[in-house]
Amino acid sequence: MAQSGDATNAPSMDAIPILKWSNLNYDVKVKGGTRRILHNISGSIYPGELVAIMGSSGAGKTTLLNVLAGRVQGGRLEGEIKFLGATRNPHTFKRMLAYVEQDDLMHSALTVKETLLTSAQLRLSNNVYSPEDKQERVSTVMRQLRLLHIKDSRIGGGGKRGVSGGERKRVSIGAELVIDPGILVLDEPSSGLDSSSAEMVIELTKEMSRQRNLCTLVTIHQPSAEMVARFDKVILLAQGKLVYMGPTTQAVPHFEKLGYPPTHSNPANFFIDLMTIDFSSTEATLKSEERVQLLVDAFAEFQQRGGNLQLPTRKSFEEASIHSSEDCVPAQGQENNASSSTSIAALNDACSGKGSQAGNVETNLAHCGLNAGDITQEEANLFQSEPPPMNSWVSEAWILLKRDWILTIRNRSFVNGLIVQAVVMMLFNGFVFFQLDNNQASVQNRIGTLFTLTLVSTFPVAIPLMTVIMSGRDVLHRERSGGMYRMTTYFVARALSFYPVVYIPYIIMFAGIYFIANLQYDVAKFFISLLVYAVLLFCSLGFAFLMAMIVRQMDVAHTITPVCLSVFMLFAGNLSNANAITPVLRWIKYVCIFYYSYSGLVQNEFNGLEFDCSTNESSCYSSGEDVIDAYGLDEIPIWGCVVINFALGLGFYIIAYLSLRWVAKPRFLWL
Ligand SMILES: Nc1ncnc2c1ncn2[C@@H]1O[C@H](COP(=O)(O)OP(=O)(O)OP(=O)(O)O)[C@@H](O)[C@H]1O
Repeated sequence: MAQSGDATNAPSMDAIPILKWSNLNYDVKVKGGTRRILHNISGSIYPGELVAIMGSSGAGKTTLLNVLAGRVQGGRLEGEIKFLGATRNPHTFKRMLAYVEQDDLMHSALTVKETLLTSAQLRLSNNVYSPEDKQERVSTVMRQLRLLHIKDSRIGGGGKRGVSGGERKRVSIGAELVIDPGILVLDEPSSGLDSSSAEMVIELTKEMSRQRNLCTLVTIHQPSAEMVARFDKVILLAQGKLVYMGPTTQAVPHFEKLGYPPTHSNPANFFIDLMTIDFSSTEATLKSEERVQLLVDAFAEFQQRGGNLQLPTRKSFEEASIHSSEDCVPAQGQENNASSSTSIAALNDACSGKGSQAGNVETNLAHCGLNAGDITQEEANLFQSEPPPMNSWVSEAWILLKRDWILTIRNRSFVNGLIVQAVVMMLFNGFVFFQLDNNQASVQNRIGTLFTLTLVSTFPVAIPLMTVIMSGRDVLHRERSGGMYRMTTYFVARALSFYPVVYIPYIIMFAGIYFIANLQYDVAKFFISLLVYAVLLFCSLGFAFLMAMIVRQMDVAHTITPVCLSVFMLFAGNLSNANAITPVLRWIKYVCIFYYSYSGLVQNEFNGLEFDCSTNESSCYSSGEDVIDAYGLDEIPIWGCVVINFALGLGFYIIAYLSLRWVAKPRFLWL
């Protein structure tokens, strides 16, 4: 097997790194000034390499990874990053990059296969891959990541049983690998895993890198000696400064030459000891800071001189991949070729919108009109054009709708909660206001029925719905950062997936109350009430989306939402006379969904009703119109209530969407 650290393997002239970064500096604002998190970091990574970023806690590993992945937010970033020798286009780069976050953010209710298939369906172009190709791709990834035996298991998490931690991590990796990326980035893939699961993840990652000619960057805290041996290169960071970058096998000799012989059998422990600042005493701190600075200066000088730590060529990796693992590496020119061709197909998609049958980086660059090692600015500009969306709007929305529908119906507590609420409220309301007749007491009871109907269709609908939407935001953020789909398709699919589970039980509840309470038995009146009520449900869903999108924290949303709904309740026209509200606050009723629904329902019910005034009561409503007038609910006709409420509901959705699209949009710094 060719040694990745073989000093005789000088890079060939045509070898261009997949990613090359120079003089990266990253500053963040802190109290009283700025703090430099990354100091003048340079390096490069080639296809097929597995590279670990190591350092003690707070060394800047995740920050460097995020900078290279184009996922850093806030602060100031300087330096240069080249992707295949050209300036990166964020849209194209996103398609080539697979980013596996430290927390495995996936939908817990989906199975392993569903998770991978949805990723493939959304992220692979229908023009290039047939549905069978996508299925095949998913099966291949599951086989390679040893996931076939759990393909129908739910992911689980958040208190629900599911696959193990190591399996979850492998699913996260698989969901990214189905697109055949050019670069795989993993943040602390071993964190939270036992040593054998962690080793398996790293081992499989190495296999994948070799098989797919993938360049893989991993941050890792303190790996075992076996794990360290699997990395082709290491990037060692101390206090945001580069202490070493080069072949793993040459790291220990490098430090030995500087006068630091190894003190541990595990090189990772040795590196961490060298790079950690000892805060136990002032003297120890100064001494360790001095040591780190010396290592940093030595490596900077070494880099300036050109260094004699030779990076391995791509050829050496191809050789290594043939010899490294007989059972997982396919015959040269077969799967290896196929996987690189598909991996580069994504690049070609980005360049030309077509798939490629090419088998290596050079050929695929040529497909994009680029020549390896000889990229002019004009050629590099090919990467600047924004690639077309992977699939049509309708196809994307349909995939998301299917996924969201599965998520919704598998959320048993949510669905059952809505059904139980609807049934209980129907029985209580119906029988408290049972078979109303036309006496004076029925006036109050009819008013009570309609007002309660308004309340029970907003509070218990909007609050759980908002919780469900918010609990999926982490996954949304991850998928959005990876450019998996448009925000419009996400929004429409998410909303549509909720309608049946809200509308079916609540329309049944409405009809039940209507007939049990003996509201006006008139077909036209029933359907008009139903229309007013259906629009109210539309508004409740819209309000839930609004709160879920504009409020960042779940607990804040749980405080604000009931308060807003309670204010709406005050202005509905039941607890206060709609015409007698203080003029300064009267406008609130015009943005109050309760007011229009309640007013519409009351007008529809009371119009045409006659009441019995024979009981000698001091005040008597002889007709329904008197009641409407007394409550001040005749200002806007029923059709007006329906139209205005529909417009308000639509407004909620639009503001929620705009908030999602622009306000909650992650703003990554880009080089
Ligand atoms: N946006 C930011 N604002 C303020 N400080 C930041 C910011 N981003 C990173 N830092 C600081 O930069 C340092 C490096 O952070 P980073 O997360 O990259 O470290 P790390 O090496 O990955 O650590 P760990 O292994 O503990 O995850 C830390 O001290 C962190 O607090």
